[in-house]
Amino acid sequence: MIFTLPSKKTDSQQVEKKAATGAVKELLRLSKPYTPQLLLACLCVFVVNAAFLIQPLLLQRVIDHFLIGRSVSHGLDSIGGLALLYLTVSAAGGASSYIQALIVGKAGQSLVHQLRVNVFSIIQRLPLPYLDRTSSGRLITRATNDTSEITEFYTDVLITLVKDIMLLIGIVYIMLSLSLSLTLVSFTVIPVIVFLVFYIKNRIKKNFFYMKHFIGRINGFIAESISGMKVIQIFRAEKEKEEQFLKLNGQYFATTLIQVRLNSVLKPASDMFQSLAIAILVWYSVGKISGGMLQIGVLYAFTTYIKQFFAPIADLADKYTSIQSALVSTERIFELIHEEDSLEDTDSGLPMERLNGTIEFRHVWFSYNDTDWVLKDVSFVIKKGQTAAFIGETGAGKTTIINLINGFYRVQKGEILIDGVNINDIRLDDLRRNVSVVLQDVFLFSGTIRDNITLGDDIAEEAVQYALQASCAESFVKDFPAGITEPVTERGSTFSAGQRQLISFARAIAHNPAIFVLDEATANIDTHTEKLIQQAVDNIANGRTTLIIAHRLSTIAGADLIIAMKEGRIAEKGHPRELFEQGGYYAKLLNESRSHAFSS
Ligand SMILES: Nc1ncnc2c1ncn2[C@@H]1O[C@H](COP(=O)(O)OP(=O)(O)OP(=O)(O)O)[C@@H](O)[C@H]1O
Repeated sequence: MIFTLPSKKTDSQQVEKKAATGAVKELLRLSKPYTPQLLLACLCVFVVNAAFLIQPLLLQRVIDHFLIGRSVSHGLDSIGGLALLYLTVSAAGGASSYIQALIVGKAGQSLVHQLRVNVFSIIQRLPLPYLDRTSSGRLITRATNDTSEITEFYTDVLITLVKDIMLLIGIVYIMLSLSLSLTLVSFTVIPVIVFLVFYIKNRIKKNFFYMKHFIGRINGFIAESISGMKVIQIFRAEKEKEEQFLKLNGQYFATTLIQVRLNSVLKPASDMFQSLAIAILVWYSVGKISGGMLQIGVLYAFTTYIKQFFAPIADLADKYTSIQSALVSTERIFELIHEEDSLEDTDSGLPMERLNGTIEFRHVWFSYNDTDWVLKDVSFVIKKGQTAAFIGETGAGKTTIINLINGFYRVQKGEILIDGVNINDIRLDDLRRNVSVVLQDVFLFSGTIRDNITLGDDIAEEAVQYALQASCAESFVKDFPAGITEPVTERGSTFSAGQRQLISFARAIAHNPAIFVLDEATANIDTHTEKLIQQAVDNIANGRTTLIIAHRLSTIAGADLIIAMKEGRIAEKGHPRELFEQGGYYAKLLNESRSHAFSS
């Protein structure tokens, strides 16, 4: 028996097909709650199409019976009656079209509104390991671009699809019932029109993707240049950046020119083939009309139907590519939604309203990528209310320890206990409420200073005021014209580094944590601010377990415990005095900083 391995292409085609089927199912599942609206919209579409198709038939009757046949009759089957019918049919078509657009637009927007909320809620609960390997740009695209593609699918594509297919079937049906031979003659050219329109529209859409790609890169380039403008100007890199921009803009320009060319050729080319079809039809019909085998009105109706054929074909070609985009977007969004299983579940676990704050690491081994150990057999105990300082070279694993205490990652070996309970068993919401971290890179949101302190939590005004006092931020906040309601711009760029840090201290104090963590900034801060920060740390540390990743040894003068890290292991730990007497890493660091202070 001979076994053959499936080719790579077949495999990937199967995967793609499976994904597309999955996406179609998801799209249909999403629209299920809106089934009544969609059915009503289909009914409206039916009326619109019927009105569209009946109109040439009414004119054909006027031409053949009343203008050429010179019949005289009264009632509905008369010129006046048919004119009235024409008007009524067109009014019914117009009204149905309005109702259909309203129903579909509303249902589509509601559906996508909900979808966008779901996507954002998922983004907020994505675990850090997922965020580590996913660019923020991709996630933004999920919440904005991809949801817009799906909106288009529901508000435009789906209904147009139903409408156009119904219309095309109707046109062919009426053509066949009017004259088989004329239908066959018309269909000598119509396939060429169909092919041409699909081909050009497909190229337009593909080129549109390139345009979107380049405009995205241009936006990214401008955004990066604006945030890095200081560096550009300091290093006089303006010329280099301008050249890079010119290149990008040139690529975008080339794609826009292709778009202009394709759009310009579409209408004249299809018009030409339409005219050709009509010319062939007229040429074929002349002999038949003079022989009495064909009525002029029928020829008129045929020429109208040939013209009507073009619009739905162009629409379908358009929508064909839109459907592909909607499927891709659905697939991407559902990939994210299916992350549900790995999303952070902040609600389950052992409820622990208020922690005491005793932290124990027992033989902890941790790796971000499951291969390179970042923490190796780390063990320590920090008792409730103690202040512990982590020191060590860059990359030694200090911040990683904090990431673990926050429950951002899970350890591979060993265990972390808080108040004697394994951290994995504690309700994540309770853990995070009890641990406040002031990061090295302070993040302020746009809003006011108060918004940045409370972060939307229900915190009493006295607690906010106390936080301002204890964080030593009160004096500079008072000096702002609007005080605590002073606006904060994006990332707090109008505040100094020290001010940003003190506001983030106030945020930590206002949330009254049992465990306070400070990843100390390395940037130089003037001695006055340094004193303020030192005072703020002392205020916060009072009665709380405090962990400080220290770069300035002055900050940790009063620590109860110092843990020195080296290449993921604990090099030494103990009381500062003990460690100084031992003459190890801490003592060396302290001596170096003292001699540096003397020499400068
Ligand atoms: N999210 C991450 N994914 C993969 N590796 C990471 C991640 N964060 C940190 N690392 C790696 O883990 C190691 C320890 O980093 P960590 O940030 O804990 O060091 P650190 O002691 O706090 O350094 P620094 O003093 O410079 O802040 C480094 O080798 C770093 O490259």
